[in-house]
Amino acid sequence: MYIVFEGIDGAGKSTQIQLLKEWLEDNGLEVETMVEPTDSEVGKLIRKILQRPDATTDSVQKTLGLLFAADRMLIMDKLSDDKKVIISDRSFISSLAYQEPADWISVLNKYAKKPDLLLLLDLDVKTSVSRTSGEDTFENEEFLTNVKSNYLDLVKDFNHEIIDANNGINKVSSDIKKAVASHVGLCRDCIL
Ligand SMILES: Nc1ncnc2c1ncn2[C@@H]1O[C@H](COP(=O)(O)OP(=O)(O)O)[C@@H](O)[C@H]1O
Ligand SMILES: Cc1cn([C@H]2C[C@H](O)[C@@H](COP(=O)(O)OP(=O)(O)O)O2)c(=O)[nH]c1=O
Repeated sequence: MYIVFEGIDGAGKSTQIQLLKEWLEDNGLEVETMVEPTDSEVGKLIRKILQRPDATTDSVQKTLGLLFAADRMLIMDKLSDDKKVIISDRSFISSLAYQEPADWISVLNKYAKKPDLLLLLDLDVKTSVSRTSGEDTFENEEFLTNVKSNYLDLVKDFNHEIIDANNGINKVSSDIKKAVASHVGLCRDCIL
């Protein structure tokens, strides 16, 4: 089972992945978490480039598209372990939402693994910007407004749930558990 969390920067993905992992493990499931970009050499290079002031320009976006796809290839095998619940903080769907042009990004990610369940944490852009450090060039209102709108279009192509990430941590967590329960054989109506 491959569950992917997506959402704009600061939407609460890492916070919620930790809470979901604990809940699934308390219910006897084996869980592994992944993060994209990874901590590989490619991932480290990506994190440096994300801080460049020209990160949103056409040529750097195309370069990032290539690097994100390469970084992702390094973890492909791990995503296909059917005995575990694999929860990933981002996926190729981030590339589709953040990078351009769409046709180029789709080709680069032709062989990327599709999620069994996609959870989009949908957060207000102003809240997102207030939660982030601003270190990365993507962390600005104009860019993230476009990314948020891309996400709302993209999710339609996947088995997905949109979670209102503007709520408090506990409410978001219980909405996520309700979305996940039936996929992993747990009782949805038992969640408070
Ligand atoms: N529902 C929430 N309400 C208020 N603050 C939150 C909520 N979820 C996360 N946060 C805070 O927002 C920041 C970004 O959360 P994080 O989980 O790192 O997001 P992401 O992984 O999507 O970037 C952290 O300081 C976290 O404690
Ligand atoms: C995986 C991926 C991430 N990104 C962006 C999204 C984030 O701005 C950044 C990852 O930085 P990160 O600090 O992990 O942000 P967050 O905590 O919000 O996930 O990289 C892409 O542009 N394309 C991609 O394919």
